[in-house]
Amino acid sequence: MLETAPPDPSAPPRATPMMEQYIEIKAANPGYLLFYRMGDFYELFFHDAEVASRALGITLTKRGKHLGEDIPMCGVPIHAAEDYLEKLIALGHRVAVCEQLEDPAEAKRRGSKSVVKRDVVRLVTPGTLTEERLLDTRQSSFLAALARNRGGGADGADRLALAWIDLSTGEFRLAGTAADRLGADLARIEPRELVAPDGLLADETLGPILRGLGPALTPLPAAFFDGATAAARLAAFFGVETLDGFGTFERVEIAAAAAALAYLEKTQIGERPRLAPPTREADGGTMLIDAATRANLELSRTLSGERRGSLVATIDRTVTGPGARLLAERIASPSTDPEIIDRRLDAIGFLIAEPRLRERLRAILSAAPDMARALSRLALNRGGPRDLAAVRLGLEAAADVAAALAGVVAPDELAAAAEKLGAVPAGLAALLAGALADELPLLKRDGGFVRRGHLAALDEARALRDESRRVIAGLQADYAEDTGVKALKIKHNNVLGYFIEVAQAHGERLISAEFAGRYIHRQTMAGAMRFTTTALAELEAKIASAGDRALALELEAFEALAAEVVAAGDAVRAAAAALATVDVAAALATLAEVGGWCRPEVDRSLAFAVEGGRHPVVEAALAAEGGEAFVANDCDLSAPDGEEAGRLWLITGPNMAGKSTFLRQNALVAVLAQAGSYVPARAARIGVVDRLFSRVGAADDLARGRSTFMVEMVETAAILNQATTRSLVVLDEIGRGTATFDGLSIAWAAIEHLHDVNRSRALFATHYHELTALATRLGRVENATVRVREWQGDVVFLHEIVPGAADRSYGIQVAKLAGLPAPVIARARAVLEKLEEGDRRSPAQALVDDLPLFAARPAPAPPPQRAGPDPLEAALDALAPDDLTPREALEALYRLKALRPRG
Ligand SMILES: Nc1ncnc2c1ncn2[C@@H]1O[C@H](COP(=O)(O)OP(=O)(O)OP(=O)(O)O)[C@@H](O)[C@H]1O
Repeated sequence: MLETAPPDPSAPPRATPMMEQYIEIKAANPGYLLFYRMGDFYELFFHDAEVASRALGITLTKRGKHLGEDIPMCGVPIHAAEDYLEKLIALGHRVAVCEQLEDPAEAKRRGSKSVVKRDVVRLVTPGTLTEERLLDTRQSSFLAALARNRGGGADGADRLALAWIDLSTGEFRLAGTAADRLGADLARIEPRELVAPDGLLADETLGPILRGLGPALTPLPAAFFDGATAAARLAAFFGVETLDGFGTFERVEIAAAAAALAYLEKTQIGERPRLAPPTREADGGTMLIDAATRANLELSRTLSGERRGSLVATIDRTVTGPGARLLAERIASPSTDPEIIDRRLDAIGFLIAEPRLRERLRAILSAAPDMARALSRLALNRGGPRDLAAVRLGLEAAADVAAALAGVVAPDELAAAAEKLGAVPAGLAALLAGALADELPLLKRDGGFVRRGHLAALDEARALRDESRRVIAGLQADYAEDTGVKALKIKHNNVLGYFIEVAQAHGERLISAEFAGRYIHRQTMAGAMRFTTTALAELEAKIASAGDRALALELEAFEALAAEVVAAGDAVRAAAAALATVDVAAALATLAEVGGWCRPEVDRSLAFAVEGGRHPVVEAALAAEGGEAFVANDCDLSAPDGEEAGRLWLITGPNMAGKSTFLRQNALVAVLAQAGSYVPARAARIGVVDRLFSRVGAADDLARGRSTFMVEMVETAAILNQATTRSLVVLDEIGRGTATFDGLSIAWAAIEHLHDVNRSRALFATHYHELTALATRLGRVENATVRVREWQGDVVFLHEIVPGAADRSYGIQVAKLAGLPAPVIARARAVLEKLEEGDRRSPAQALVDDLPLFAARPAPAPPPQRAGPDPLEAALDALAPDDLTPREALEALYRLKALRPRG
């Protein structure tokens, strides 16, 4: 964030009154660029002006002097302000929008030197955007808050919680988290902004994670996270006595939620967002996927950072923005609950079996606008006529979808959606339809959006205004006849209002005695003269007042309609969510049908059996190229009967054969299945995966000062430390980034650890053929390889995964395909031959024979030795820290100390 430095406000007061006002407001909003409203512009001054002119590429000018120095200034016209805000926010700036709070005429009435009252009405930050222009239709925009309760856990450990709010739709969620999964949770939520207590930045574990967020991080003083007042703040916001009706929350979760709310109140200044009550995510309810795994699997973005080519972009067949957001969210947080997954799969299955209904739903949905975002803007007083129209069309779509689903016996998810769609207050859509004109302006102040016939008083005012315009046309004809000047015109501008214009020669005549003061001279231009008449002036006043009255009536009507919509907010939001659910189900059904995907069987077993699996993105890319077809492959990592541990497939094979593709496709099948989608396979049975780990390919993390090998080892360490029996681990070429023997040794030990300790279902691809020997001694390790055919010294890739080990890498053949010069290839062959001779003298079998068996299994923990209950532990258990006064806490501490066993 860029600090701006206004001149010292305590300097001798030589500033103009306006500058004084500016400096005061600027000082009250440190860290924000100040958009200072002056008429039709937002002006920026001093350092802000320099920063903004550079960032926006707009001209830097000067405006008067401050303390003897020129004041640098630049301005953005209000009608284009959103574009400029978008750019500034994207560049990591934050903006304070300062408006005029009164009409300049009012200020003048107080005295000619009075300054128009102004103040900041909104702080624009990355996590608090609501404008359609500033948001990505297909992506949620979360503001998250992180809170910590020191020693708040039952075991005395710190408790962490996240709350996240999408101000643009009103969604509000909560979940507990922990230091070792905070990174994964943040990667899943992808908040556009995270507020956290500034003290956490100094924390050894949390500090680096927070700093890694860059400009998305907003450190706040500890007061925002005060646990003591948090529940009251939340209850007050939702107008309830107690939070019990919303569910059971932990203290730290409430602190996080209250902090997010407090920050919204700080930035929205007086405007009250309309939020859904917070819902708490079940512990372990989603598959944990850390940031590195998400990046490797290219779930929502490719490794190069683009959305195109990611899993989400490839499979997205939704037809609405909210549908796209829901799909992206499901892929980002796959469920671990087979019941939830089955509900989703049932809906897809039903819509595959009902193609006509599906197409009808999709046709209705494609006309449904983003109702939830329109609702939020209206609630924040930031809405326009088109937001009302969006709600109207959304509600009409809701009614149509409900009608389409009415006659059918739909599975739970669709039936529940239909019920919500039917619960929208009857008549709201009709009210909006009756009130809104067909063509709508963007801004309410432009007027003209209320339909004729909706308001009698408005129709009258408009008739008067329009009638007067007709009278003007009549006057023009009269005056032309009266003066004999055929070219006489009545025109209008903002300075003179209505006036008569004639050519100079005729003008001289109108002043003359001939017309004796009937035409009052206003202005002489080059070649033309302007006049008015008493009748014209009277008419003008009438038109202006009728126009003003019409606009005032329209604005009143707008407020009334917006209030109706906001009052029905909960039902409107529920309907919007239901439409998104239907959209996602229909989209995934379409995808499954077109792509020949199958319904996965997801249960609580340790199975992982995929028949004829494909990589959806690689398959789509091959299809787009029109070249070869994707070769489907099986994968079975299921725990053997009676064992509580998955299999580990060790895959060897030439470069370019398709190992990485195979690894990734199986991870993606797990993600898709648990997201509640059909999967690109002939059949699949998957026992829910609690955590998915993938290390595929290597990338430097120069920003954090880590080499390729270091990154690889950090990520491998995370996997070996965290993977459980329920996890799925996908490792590609571990150890590649270092000397051969070091790499081989690390890979060897990692496989043993995965097999014996983590016992996860795992796929391990490697070029170290020596590792295949492990299958002979580790019971659940199986070797697989990718078939190739050799043909006249070249390799032909068959992309087929078969049992067994590869005998060689074909690296040199691939290098030849890549176009390495022929002499280099020939030389490489010679070197390889020599090396292979050496290899035969120290075969991998030696490793198998010489190393002790099962070195990775940890020594069993010593049995607990205990004689009777421990009084210290009992006393600790009996303590409820939250219920103690400080004095009682101190006394408890003395008691505990006295209980300490002495020896
Ligand atoms: N099952 C498949 N069917 C058809 N084409 C495939 C298949 N798998 C991979 N390919 C093609 O082969 C290319 C290389 O695949 P991949 O990157 O998975 O190879 P690899 O064995 O991991 O290679 P390396 O060891 O060099 O990393 C892919 O880009 C894709 O075009």
